[in-house]
Amino acid sequence: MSAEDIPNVIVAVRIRPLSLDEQNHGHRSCCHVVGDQTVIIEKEGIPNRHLKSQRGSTNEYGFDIAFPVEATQDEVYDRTVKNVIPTILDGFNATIFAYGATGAGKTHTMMGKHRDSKSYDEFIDDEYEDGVPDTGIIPQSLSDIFRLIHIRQEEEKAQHENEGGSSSWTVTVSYLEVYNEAIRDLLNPKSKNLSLREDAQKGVVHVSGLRHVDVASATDVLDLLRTGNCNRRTGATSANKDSSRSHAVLQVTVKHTSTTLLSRHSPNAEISEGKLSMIDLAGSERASSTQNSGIRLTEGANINKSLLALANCINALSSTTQKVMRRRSDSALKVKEKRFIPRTKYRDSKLTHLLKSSLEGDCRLIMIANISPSHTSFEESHNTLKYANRAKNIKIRPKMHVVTAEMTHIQRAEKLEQENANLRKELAEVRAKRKTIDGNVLNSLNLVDAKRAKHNAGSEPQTMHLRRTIDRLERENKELQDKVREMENELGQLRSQSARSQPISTPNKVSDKSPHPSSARKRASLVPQRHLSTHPVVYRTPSRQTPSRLSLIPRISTGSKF
Ligand SMILES: Nc1ncnc2c1ncn2[C@@H]1O[C@H](COP(=O)(O)OP(=O)(O)OP(=O)(O)O)[C@@H](O)[C@H]1O
Repeated sequence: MSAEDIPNVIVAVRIRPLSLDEQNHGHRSCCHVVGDQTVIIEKEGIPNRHLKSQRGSTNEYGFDIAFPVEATQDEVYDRTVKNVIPTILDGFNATIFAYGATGAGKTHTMMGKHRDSKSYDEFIDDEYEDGVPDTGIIPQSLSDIFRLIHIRQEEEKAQHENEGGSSSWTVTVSYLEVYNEAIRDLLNPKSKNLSLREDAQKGVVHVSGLRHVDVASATDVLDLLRTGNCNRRTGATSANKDSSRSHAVLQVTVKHTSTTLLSRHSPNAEISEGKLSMIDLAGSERASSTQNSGIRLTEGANINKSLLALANCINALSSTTQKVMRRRSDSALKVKEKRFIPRTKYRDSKLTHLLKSSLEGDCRLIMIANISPSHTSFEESHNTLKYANRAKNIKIRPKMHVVTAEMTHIQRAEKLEQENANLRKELAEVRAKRKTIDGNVLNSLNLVDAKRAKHNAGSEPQTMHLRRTIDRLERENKELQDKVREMENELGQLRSQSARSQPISTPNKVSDKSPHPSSARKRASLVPQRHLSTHPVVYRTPSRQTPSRLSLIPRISTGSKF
């Protein structure tokens, strides 16, 4: 799913099951889900009473998603938060908060059943022990963030090998609580009441002095969360024995720095920063129904105050979107008529001031409104539904937080140094590999030599046979040459005899001069036409058509070697 397909605001409602205790005390269920988007809440009237507040009623509300009592933790995570996680890695912000009355199931939805004492491994173990997945939104989101970072790292590694450049991911975590209108760092319990600072230019609110811890895995974050939860204010109230008395805000910031070498001289760095804020709100409560007193009553008043401020902000933000634009038909002028828009008063409480940048617009918003089905909690559940119904109107346009910066000279020098170091390392590795290959090649060559020697040894008899043939032919050649010389002598004698006795008449012109030195080579090829001692012998150069016998003798140089 691409970032554009993911809704900017998701308002979901989850109804928790009736607890055993509630069932034992005869509580009846007053709300249920129809389809997967509608919640129906019914109020039983008091018989024979005529006041409006005493009459029965049925109300129907529609939401983006409505989870019935049977919905599992996995289902809730998959349909609300799962698709938003990749957008955090792309540089978008998102805020998830669980809203609802005390004991409605907010902490269960955000953390799961094992909220404080368990490490991440124990979470996973328990999941399989019980056979029912019970991991809440926070652990599942963290696990997905690190899983996706790992996948992207692998993809980038392959890309950088081909195209150059580099990238890095850093994840930091902060965890705070807003208790009695004071901000406390849950990762640094010694910290005093921290103050909020607003950067008017960037439009962001940050907590000064808040600790941000670098983390490398989901386990790291959950271990921090466990430590933080031990410092969080919880207490037993008449509505919930393990009631969160503060709003807890866990923020996970994912920073991605990627350097691309667009050209050799202008490497660019792109930094994206996405933030996921996960908020487990303290539960609203009616003082009359909780019968709290003393410190619990003060806590409750502060919780209600901040939740009221949050309700007002949501009201104001949803009203802003109901701007009415009308055009008077009788006038050429366009007249805009606006409805009354309440001002968003973020500063009314620490909680809303802190959430300003999340609520104001450039951040996706997921609100999970938790309700109890018990008829005794009808008022709280109905208020929660009305609250969530209003939040549906909030319009948000999320913005990607990416900074593209041409690198400074120092950054470039550092970058190049780093790359050179990597290249040097690679070179050393290649050299080492080459050494091994050279060694192997040498071994192979020796092997080939050995094979050749073996092969030659096998062909020795053949060589010997050839040598013998050559010797024989050389001998024959020498004998023939001797014979030729002998015959030449004989010829010379015959010539001188015939010169003395009679003239010679021949059809061919025969030179009576001694042979020219250049014809000495031809001598060997002079063939006697006839060899009769009684008749004069005529010698002539053999014609091409009649090859001489001598020319058939193979000419083999004695110096030839095999
Ligand atoms: N969906 C659910 N399935 C099973 N049990 C649930 C579910 N939701 C809540 N519970 C149980 O109901 C009890 C109250 O839930 P939880 O503590 O999460 O409420 P809360 O809204 O966080 O309350 P508070 O605001 O007081 O902290 C817990 O024991 C919890 O395990």
